[in-house]
Amino acid sequence: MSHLLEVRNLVTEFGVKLGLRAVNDVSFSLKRGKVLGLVGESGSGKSVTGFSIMGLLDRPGRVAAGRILFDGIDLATLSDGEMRRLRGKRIAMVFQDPMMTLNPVLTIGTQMIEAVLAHDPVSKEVARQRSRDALGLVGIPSPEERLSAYPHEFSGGMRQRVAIAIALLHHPDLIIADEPTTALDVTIQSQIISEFQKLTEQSNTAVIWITHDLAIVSRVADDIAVMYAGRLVEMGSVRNVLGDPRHPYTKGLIMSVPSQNRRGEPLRQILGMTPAISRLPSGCSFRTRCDRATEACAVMPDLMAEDHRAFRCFHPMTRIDA
Ligand SMILES: Nc1ncnc2c1ncn2[C@@H]1O[C@H](COP(=O)(O)OP(=O)(O)OP(=O)(O)O)[C@@H](O)[C@H]1O
Repeated sequence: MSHLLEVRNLVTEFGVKLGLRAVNDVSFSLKRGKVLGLVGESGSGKSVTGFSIMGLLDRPGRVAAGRILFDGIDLATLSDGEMRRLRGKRIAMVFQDPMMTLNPVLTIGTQMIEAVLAHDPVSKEVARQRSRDALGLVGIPSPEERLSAYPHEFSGGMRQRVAIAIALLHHPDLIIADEPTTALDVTIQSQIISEFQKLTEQSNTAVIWITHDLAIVSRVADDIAVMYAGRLVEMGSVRNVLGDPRHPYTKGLIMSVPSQNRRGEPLRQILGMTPAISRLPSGCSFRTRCDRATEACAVMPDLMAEDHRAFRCFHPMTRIDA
């Protein structure tokens, strides 16, 4: 099966003069129906990667280099109009805050009907019916009545369901879900994850799930890509990477969250802070926080491939280090 999405050597910069690279030389690919978990601490470049693919970067952000091949089309070369025709139809995004999708002054029905008609020349009645069905699918009770409600009349969880319903309206090939459940309480979070998974599986939609939560990744994703200071530092199957990490940063992330397998062991935080992209050390960006760093790390390591995974480290972990 060929790839639906191939991101190659993506560089996204903020600030023309400074050339600050929020995303630096990032490459990954995704097949139809597969889920990639994109993880890393705050500021590592996860959202900017998502916005770069969607063509939704805030100025002065811009894709400065690389290719974003979606079903063979390089999204980085499309005009705003061409990108608008794809967005919502073939590629959709779900944000942490559903109000990034919803307009507070319009009813849900008006917004959903507009979203259907933006890409499909159907009658208003058909668009309304599709909107009602979509609300039903994401578990909104009495969908017909709820079409007349405004966003503020929904709870946070229900608002996120509506945003998911809008993202799924056109059965997109790819959804970028940026921390879609982070703001919700744990029970609602779990229900929404299950329903989102069921619906995307049914329509064979590929998903990039952006999160800092490794428990969510191990639940939803096939593959994982770990970002640090704008670069991918490790990627591979969730089983390989989370079960037997190579990069000390991946290991640090795993050790900083509670796990059934390590009950009774103290949690260990990664020392120090992620450096700002304007103040990265030369060489490996993680070396100032890494207890395995040596002089060799003053040079940026390439991504090294090994058994269906890749990592960017001169002193990788092995099972013995665990
Ligand atoms: N509009 C902007 N202008 C300037 N810099 C920006 C802008 N948006 C993001 N950045 C910078 O890009 C880097 C990556 O940010 P990004 O939002 O992608 O991180 P993230 O990994 O998604 O973190 P979080 O989990 O906090 O959302 C950060 O250093 C951030 O300061």
